[in-house]
Amino acid sequence: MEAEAAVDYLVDERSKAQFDIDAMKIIWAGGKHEFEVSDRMARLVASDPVFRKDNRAILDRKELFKNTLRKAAHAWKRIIELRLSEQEASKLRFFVDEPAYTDLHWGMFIPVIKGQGTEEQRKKWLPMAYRMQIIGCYAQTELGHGSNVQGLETTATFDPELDEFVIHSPTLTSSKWWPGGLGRASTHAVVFARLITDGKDHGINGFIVQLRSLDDHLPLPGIIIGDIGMKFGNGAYNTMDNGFLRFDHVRIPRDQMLMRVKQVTREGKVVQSDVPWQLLYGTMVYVRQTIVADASCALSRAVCIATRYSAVRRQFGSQNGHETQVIDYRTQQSRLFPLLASAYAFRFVGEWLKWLYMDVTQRLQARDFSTLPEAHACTAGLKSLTTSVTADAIEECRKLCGGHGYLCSSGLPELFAVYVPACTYEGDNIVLLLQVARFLMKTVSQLGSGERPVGTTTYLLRLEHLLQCPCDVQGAEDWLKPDVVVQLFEARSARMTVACAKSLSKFSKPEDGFMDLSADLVSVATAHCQLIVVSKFVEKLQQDIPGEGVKQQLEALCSIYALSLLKKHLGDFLSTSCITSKQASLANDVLRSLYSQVRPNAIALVDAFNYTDHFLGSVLGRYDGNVYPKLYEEALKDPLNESVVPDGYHEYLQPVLKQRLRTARL
Ligand SMILES: CC/C=C\C/C=C\C/C=C\C/C=C\CC/C=C/C(=O)SCCNC(=O)CCNC(=O)[C@H](O)C(C)(C)COP(=O)(O)OP(=O)(O)OC[C@H]1O[C@@H](n2cnc3c(N)ncnc32)[C@H](O)[C@@H]1OP(=O)(O)O
Ligand SMILES: Cc1cc2nc3c(=O)[nH]c(=O)nc-3n(C[C@H](O)[C@H](O)[C@H](O)COP(=O)(O)OP(=O)(O)OC[C@H]3O[C@@H](n4cnc5c(N)ncnc54)[C@H](O)[C@@H]3O)c2cc1C
Repeated sequence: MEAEAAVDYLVDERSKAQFDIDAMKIIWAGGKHEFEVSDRMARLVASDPVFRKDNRAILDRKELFKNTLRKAAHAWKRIIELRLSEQEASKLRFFVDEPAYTDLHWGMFIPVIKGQGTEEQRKKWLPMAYRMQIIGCYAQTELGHGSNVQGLETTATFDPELDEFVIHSPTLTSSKWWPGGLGRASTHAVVFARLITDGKDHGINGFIVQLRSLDDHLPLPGIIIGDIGMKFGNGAYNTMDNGFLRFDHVRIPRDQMLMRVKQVTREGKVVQSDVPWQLLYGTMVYVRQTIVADASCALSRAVCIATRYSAVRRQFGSQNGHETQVIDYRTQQSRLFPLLASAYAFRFVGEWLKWLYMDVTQRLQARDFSTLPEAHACTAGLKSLTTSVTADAIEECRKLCGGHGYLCSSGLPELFAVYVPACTYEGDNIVLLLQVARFLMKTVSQLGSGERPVGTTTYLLRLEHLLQCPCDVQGAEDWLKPDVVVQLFEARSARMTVACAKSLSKFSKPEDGFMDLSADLVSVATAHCQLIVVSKFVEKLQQDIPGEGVKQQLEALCSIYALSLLKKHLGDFLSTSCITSKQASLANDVLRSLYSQVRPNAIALVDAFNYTDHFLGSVLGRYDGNVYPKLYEEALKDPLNESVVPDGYHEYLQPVLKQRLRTARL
């Protein structure tokens, strides 16, 4: 093919933007400093050939994994050489964009020791972990139990004679199964097991266990360990060594039990400290919070690809002598722009959740445990909502890109395959929504006893009003009023919550009610979580938003987010009599006009994510929009195109063809 001059096919689109894109980049990044770090790390990774990733779909499992080890080692070398801060290092790993054992080492092993270890344990283990002299993972899930943490079967039995715990896998189903980094890389794990002293079962606790020799990486005696096998999609999450692990009476010193929540004395006495036992689940709360922030990254990445491609792609019709850009079809806009709005919405709710997590952590340190249930409900619910929407949205973006979206070079199939397990790990999304519903039912049931709801459930204080207030929309423009929209989402959530609570009260045993009504409870929890996202978007807009036109764009996106939810869940809003069908129809008209408002800004709104072409990893989402020649180039790189006549022709094609010739001659 002839080399083409570099042309930016999206220049026209960019010239239409009606806002200060540099200011929007800073809002998206969460501040000037965050933007600068993120931008610098993204470029550092993009310019380093070791971090190339365009060949992942065609590498076999062993090559793929070895390549991941190589990248992780190189990333670590760069982190040391450049003396990167923790924030910079974490951004660098993010832009390397390849699931690896390091995610679990930094994302779970270190946090679980920080959160559940004593001061002494932190002093002993964290320096080694920070220097990567040991590599750790988080070994909780077993073959037989994941969601039901209290059902785990691995045992840690105290032997007072030797002052040791004996870690054992008594059944096949007690085998640890899934932990990332366990299969091949980890030298250590925090293993969750049943604490048993003097024949008594004291429930689940974490234990630091060495798995492999620090000299030759061989499993230590009594440890049976391996990888659980290929997972969904080529490349994708197969760079991760999710593992299995069995223990045959493995002994560890007593001081390797993480003892912040429970302690075992030299005599074998179990002492419960005065912190709530639920802190044993604290690492999951932490990771769920990071997963919400990550959802906006995965979603914005898919949306960036689909938006740029939709502006480049033309089909049918006529627009100034050209066919129509597919982004100008109303159907394309009504599928794409709510996803663009969701990316921004999840960004802001992720920022808020990070604040909430820091707040609860500080309170816990000051022995104030009052906000822990709220933190659990918010992290569980928002993790569930944002990952489910993002996984579906990545698939929708693939469809928005037509046939080419199905090519690996679009970046979308791999993004989907890597992302979709987020709906399961760190808590199955349905199981987590049921936790939110349980929290809501408890909150409502306590209203009568004078308990005042706090934080995200404060709106339930206005229950009487919310149960009967009419929606304040007379004309289309009323749908653009944030207080009208927030009150509507509050009313819907409150009415669904109360209806469910009433149905539950008819059961003599609450657990029977929870079983029978679980599908409705999930809808209640979803409504509550959507209210949180809408309110946090509205609150963000009440802050000072610098930059010409930036606030207006965000206001349009906020309205699109809320009104497209209203459209999707119209059944909820109508059946609870929160709105009339006339008001619903006005909301639909407003949505159409908002799409027109966003249309000229769409490319700039995705440029504001500031993704490099390396990170996007998509021919369709290229910054310059030069899609077709690059698609062609990518196709030529496929191993099938290495020879003109395919391998296997002589054995399998030629005989068939020859036979057909003979048959034709007959
Ligand atoms: C490629 C990846 C890219 C990026 C990711 C980015 C960053 C993330 C970094 C790393 C992640 C990378 C890869 C993912 C690795 C995945 C790891 C894992 O999956 S680890 C395993 C996670 N497992 C789970 O999440 C299990 C889910 N189950 C549970 O959490 C609990 O068992 C469940 C809450 C469902 C039920 O618990 P149960 O023991 O039955 O208790 P019960 O329901 O009776 O509740 C008792 C009481 O406690 C309250 N509660 C429950 N959980 C918590 C909590 N976490 N905190 C506080 N309180 C809690 C519950 O509400 C109840 O309260 P009340 O009695 O009602 O007051
Ligand atoms: C890619 C990946 C990485 C992982 N990494 C780790 C790791 O590093 N460390 C680790 O310890 N674990 C890890 N896990 C395990 C993960 O945390 C569990 O798979 C997850 O918590 C779900 O548990 P489960 O597999 O037991 O699902 P199950 O609970 O068996 O779910 C099966 C079905 O049952 C439904 N269900 C279950 N309970 C209920 C209920 N009470 N009410 C209604 N429906 C219910 C669920 O909704 C689901 O549809 C990983 C998993 C994946 C996929």
